[in-house]
Amino acid sequence: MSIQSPVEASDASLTPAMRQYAAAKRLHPDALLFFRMGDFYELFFEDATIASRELQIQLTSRDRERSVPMCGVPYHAAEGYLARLLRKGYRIAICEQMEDPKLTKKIVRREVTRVLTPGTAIDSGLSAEQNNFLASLYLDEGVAAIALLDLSTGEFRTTEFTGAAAIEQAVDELTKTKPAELLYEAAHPLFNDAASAESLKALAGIRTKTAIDAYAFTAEYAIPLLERQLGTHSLDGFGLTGHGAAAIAAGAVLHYVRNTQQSELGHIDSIRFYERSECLQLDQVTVRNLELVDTLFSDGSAQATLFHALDCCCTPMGKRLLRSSLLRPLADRGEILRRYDAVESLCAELIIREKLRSALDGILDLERLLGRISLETAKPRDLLALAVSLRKLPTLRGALEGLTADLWRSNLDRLDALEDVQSRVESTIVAEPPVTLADGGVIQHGVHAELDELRAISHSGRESIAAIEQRERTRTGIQSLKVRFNSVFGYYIEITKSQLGNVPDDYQRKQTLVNAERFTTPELKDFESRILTAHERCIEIEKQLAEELRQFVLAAGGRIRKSGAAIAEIDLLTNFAHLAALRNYTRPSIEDRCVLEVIGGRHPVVECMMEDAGEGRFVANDLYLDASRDAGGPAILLVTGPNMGGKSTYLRQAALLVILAQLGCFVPARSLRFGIVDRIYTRIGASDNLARGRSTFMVEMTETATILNTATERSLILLDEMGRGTATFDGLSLAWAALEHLHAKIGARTLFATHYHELTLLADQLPRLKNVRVGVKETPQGIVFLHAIEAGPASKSYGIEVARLAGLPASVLQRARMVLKQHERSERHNVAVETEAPLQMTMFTPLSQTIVDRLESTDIDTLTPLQALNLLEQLKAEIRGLRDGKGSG
Ligand SMILES: Nc1ncnc2c1ncn2[C@@H]1O[C@H](COP(=O)(O)OP(=O)(O)OP(=O)(O)O)[C@@H](O)[C@H]1O
Repeated sequence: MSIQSPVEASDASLTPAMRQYAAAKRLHPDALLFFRMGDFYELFFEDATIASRELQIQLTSRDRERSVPMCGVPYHAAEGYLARLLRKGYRIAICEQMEDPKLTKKIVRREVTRVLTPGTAIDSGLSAEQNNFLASLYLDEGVAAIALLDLSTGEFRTTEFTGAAAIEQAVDELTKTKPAELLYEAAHPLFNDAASAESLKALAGIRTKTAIDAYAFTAEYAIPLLERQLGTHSLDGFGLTGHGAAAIAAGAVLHYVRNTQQSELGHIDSIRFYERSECLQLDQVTVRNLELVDTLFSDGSAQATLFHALDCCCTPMGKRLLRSSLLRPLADRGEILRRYDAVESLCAELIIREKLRSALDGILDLERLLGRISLETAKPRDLLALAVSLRKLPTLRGALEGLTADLWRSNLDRLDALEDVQSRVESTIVAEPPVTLADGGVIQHGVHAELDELRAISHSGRESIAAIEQRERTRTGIQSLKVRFNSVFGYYIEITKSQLGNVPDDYQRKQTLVNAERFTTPELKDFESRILTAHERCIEIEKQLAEELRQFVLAAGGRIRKSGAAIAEIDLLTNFAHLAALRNYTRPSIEDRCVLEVIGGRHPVVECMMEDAGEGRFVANDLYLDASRDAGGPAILLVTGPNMGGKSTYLRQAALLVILAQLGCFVPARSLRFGIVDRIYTRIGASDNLARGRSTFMVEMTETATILNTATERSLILLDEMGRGTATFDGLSLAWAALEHLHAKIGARTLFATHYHELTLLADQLPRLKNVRVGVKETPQGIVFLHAIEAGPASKSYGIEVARLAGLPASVLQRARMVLKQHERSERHNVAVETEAPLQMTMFTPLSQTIVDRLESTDIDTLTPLQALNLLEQLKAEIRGLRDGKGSG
């Protein structure tokens, strides 16, 4: 028999509960419906199949005959299950019982009270290190705006982009931030436009995308909504003057949150408009390539990220700030210097540093606790956790008082110890509260007189029972008489069958069992109603007191958030000082010139990993680049050397050192001198982008195009093995031309690693390009990688040697050596022939092979004399072209 979903079935054929289910499901067809039935949330039909698969819970059936698939989770344990479904990208509608089943004779009323979506998750299972952003993308002619809200912490920001690349930049910013959910207006022409389709493709990486109504993305609707939420008449105070698109994007986010949460959003009382140029710009490709927060390969361990190497933060707020700062390092010299001053002063103060770290340790996530309290999902234990964390703030303030640097002072000013909130919570809630308010016993004795009295009645009830039991035994002479309670029959007197003859007349029969009878008396009934009423009233008063406490805490929400932000920054700076002291990091110095000078630099992640694995010491290296217009120093370093020699490590290390320095952190180097970098570009290896429908080479060229078109002299560019994704000579030519362009037109600090040794000849022509190589030592046992950077080009590539180390079969290696010798011989021959020719000829000499190929493929027997002459003419023209340096290949 086919199972008809209640949504399609006629209402008449359904049970009343299923009718309610169908009505709720109709309103939320795209969500898994968690339907509250007593102590369980039940799921039915398709929802049940999905939930049982995703949560690995038993699938049963509600109605054997119609076999309606069903599964359920206990309501008190639902949070974990909900969180798992949200992480998998599902939307969930929670349908609650709106009445107490005990108080109604009819079926209880049920309503969907909350819709949970990946972007609006606030559960305690969220990663403490990471924001959970709900994002929106608003497009209009020539402008693209995005807004990001972390509902769990209240962090809310927005930005907009204009110009031809607006959509691309907005998409890049979005993908970099990795929102849990993206809101957009599906019907908007720009979302369906062929021209923008390519730019929007990258959004494929965001798993949950939700289309919302067009009106939510209009200025008339979204802006007043935002103003109301923020409690202002104008958005100017939030930096939104003249940024209407950003305000609309933010309003649309609010619209969605209000519709799904149906609770106050008191903790969202501020928004920040930011510009990308405020910080060191790192596009999504660079964030990925440099493994700042995620590893490049899905099987890679998290230890390989810069975040992991740097994170010794003590609080979740500090960890989140570190992580988000890594994606947006500073670009303002003054701000960076203030951080250096703070780090330096604490670095020298071991005792204060340890005091700070121990005060920070154990401070829970104030931002998220506040979020839960505001959204009414906080449990009594959350409130207590807040208070316990606040208890540490006076110590934290005390430790800060010994520090004089600017940032420490300003954070001390921002850090409200919130003693009033802490003492009110601690004097209201018991030390070990039960899980929910409904269990009772959450509020302390002495808070509310009536509550204390009622509790005394409940308590004395137990003593009264014993007294009644004793008195009735004496009165009736039945020694086995018992006074008992159960939830169905309430209080009763139980008398065994053998003693029934002695039951007094005023006993009223209640229930008959096999061996006994149960009775009640007017006195017992009265007693029962007093006790039960007292209990219910207790819960009612406790709920009211808890709500008052909640309102009190929310009224201090702004102060709590401010303290939370101060704690995050204190934790971040303390972490930097800790790293500096622990790992011997040094204070960089900032210059106006576009210089990057590293002496004795180490790779912060590789160094840590080598230490952890006990794999010896990282070899420190120097680097010198000066891209200032008047500089004689090199702007471009061309790095050659064998595979495994350490070229990529050297390149990445340069970028990571700059990122650390612009975070305000000290760096793993004997010294670092640098001019502020506006943007880091990377073109590293082959990023697998087949999912986005582009070949490896296409991706490489697109990324290179972005660099060549948008880099400035203040940028830092890393190009690792550019051109290797295509035929050797195409790749070589492209790399050659790109280097010339970088040298002549951009002049940015550039590191270019390559296996094309031909490129090293460029150093003779381009005065600001310098060759360096990674050193190797040849020993009778094979090559040894020195990992040290030396001046000059590499003379050999050692590819076959590295292949030997990798364990290629000996026969293959032997054959490869023979082939290599032949090639080298013919190369030498060519070079000998061409020694008098211009430089380019040496590079393109092997292109003469194309002429040989054409001759070989020509069938002379079928050629007419005229065709033969034409062929000769074409070949000569080709050779002339090569000599003029244009090249045909
Ligand atoms: N300075 C260093 N000190 C110690 N070990 C290093 C150093 N630089 C690199 N290594 C180690 O050498 C290995 C190879 O480094 P890397 O990947 O940078 O080489 P590569 O020259 O880019 O190789 P390929 O050309 O094959 O990509 C890495 O495992 C790294 O840990």
